[in-house]
Amino acid sequence: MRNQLHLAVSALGALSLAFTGENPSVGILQAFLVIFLAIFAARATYRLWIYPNFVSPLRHLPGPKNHHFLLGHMISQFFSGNPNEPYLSWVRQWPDAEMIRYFTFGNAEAILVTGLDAFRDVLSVKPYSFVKPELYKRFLGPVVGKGLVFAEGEEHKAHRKLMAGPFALNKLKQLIPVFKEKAEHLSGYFDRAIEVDGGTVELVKTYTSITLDIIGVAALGVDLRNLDAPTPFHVCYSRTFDPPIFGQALMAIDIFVPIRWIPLEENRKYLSYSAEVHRMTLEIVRDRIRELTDENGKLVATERKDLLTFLIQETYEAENPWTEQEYLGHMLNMLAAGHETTASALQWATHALAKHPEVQTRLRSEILAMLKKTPNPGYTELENLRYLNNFSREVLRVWCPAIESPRKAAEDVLVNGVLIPKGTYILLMPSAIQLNPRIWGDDADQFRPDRWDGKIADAHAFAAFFQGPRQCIGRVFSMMEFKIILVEILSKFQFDAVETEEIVLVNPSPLLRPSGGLRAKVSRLPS
Ligand code: HEM
Repeated sequence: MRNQLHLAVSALGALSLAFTGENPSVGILQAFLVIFLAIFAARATYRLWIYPNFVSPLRHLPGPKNHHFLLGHMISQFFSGNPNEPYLSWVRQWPDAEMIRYFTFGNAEAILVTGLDAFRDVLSVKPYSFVKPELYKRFLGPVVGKGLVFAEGEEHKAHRKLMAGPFALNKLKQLIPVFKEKAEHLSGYFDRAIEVDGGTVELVKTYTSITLDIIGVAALGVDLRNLDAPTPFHVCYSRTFDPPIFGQALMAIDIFVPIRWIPLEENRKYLSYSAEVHRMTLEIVRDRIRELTDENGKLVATERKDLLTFLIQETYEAENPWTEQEYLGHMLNMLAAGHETTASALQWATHALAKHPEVQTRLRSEILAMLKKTPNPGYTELENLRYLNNFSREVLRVWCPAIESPRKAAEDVLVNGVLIPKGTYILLMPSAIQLNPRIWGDDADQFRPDRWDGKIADAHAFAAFFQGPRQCIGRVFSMMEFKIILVEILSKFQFDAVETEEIVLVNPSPLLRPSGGLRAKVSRLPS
């Protein structure tokens, strides 16, 4: 300790000598420092002021100016209380814009896509000129898995082609009995809630549990049965996705600065819960490969009908079996992308039914009329329910589950005629399209299922699942699941509103989620 102090004092002494000019190295050191500071100041001035205001090809785009010189507009986002804000306010402020320029972390320029032409360019015309940003992969990758969600370029194309098999309509139709059985299970749960609690049901927990149960059977072929009592799988899963408030703060910081290595109790829990989800899913993958193949690595016959089985069959039949880690990545994708999203849609759908009794009555009449003719409806009968189709799309338009998906320009690329420099951060938000008055009219904010009877301007105007080669591969799966559940519960139950306070949303959040849950009162319809 004494030696270290001595060293520190000597070093300080040498430094002070250098500054007082009594040491010959003073000139060099001073010159070095001055040059270093000058370069730093020049670079900072160029980056923070000259480039964005006088050089950037994006400088002519409209957008807010009131940003922090280092954090950009992140502060307004974190304190807005709504994960769609301040972006939706900007959409209203610049209604004619195709793209809005704002600033993000490090005062880097970012683009919010707000018009259909720009949205089409990014998603459908030049999808592979954009990649998912590294920080987004680092933040979500450990939980969501690589799979399709984080594959890029040629690898994405090849995997998407193989995944098309398991998600083909003829395969998905085989999952209808699973959806129906779980929908009936949900009815049983509502009946018990009526008996025990007078029918007040917390929708977030209920739908998250039932959709996790469905994806468990439909994707992994394993019945988790979380609705009755949370299983270890559910506990680990929800603790990684939905941590307590301190964990949420760490999650938000970790997007920009890696902090999971810091030895904090909350970090330790996050890492161990997500490792446990990986371990349990990998075990299922290993068992399934063993079950489906013989000692020569050839497929054997099976009665199983789930996405993992379909995927293993597809890849083996194409003589291109994947590694365990690749199957694992895709199954983690299914779990993450495939249950909270549909759960969110069901929560807001039930909320809409409770808040709009006239919509509920009309939808129920359509469903009961169909059930009278076809008590056990299949895919076609469900697709032919016109009002149910309108209702489903309107729920996903107004309360879109996915808040945002970022992209980074992988090269210099033209979007709607504007040069987007390589490396620019692009924010794709379904709500910036779906709640945009220029696209949907002055009543864009209103919930009005009948609007879907009119002509919709452009397929890209419905942005809940995106469009193009990276659009949601689970779209048909989730819509089937959503409709089967609604047909089941609307034919048996009445939903009434109990929420009187304004709903507070979790912010920031990858999904549209009410903070503190969302309740409705459920009662049995007279038979
Ligand atoms: C209401 C329910 C759902 C919504 C709103 C939704 C929304 C989306 C959106 C917006 C994307 C594009 C993300 C991007 O490109 O950055 C996406 C991709 C994806 N979704 Fe969904 N999703 C839903 C349900 C599902 C289900 C049920 C599954 C699986 C069973 C699923 C699996 C996936 C996968 C694997 C991708 C990545 C596709 C690719 O990059 O090629 N999703 N989803």
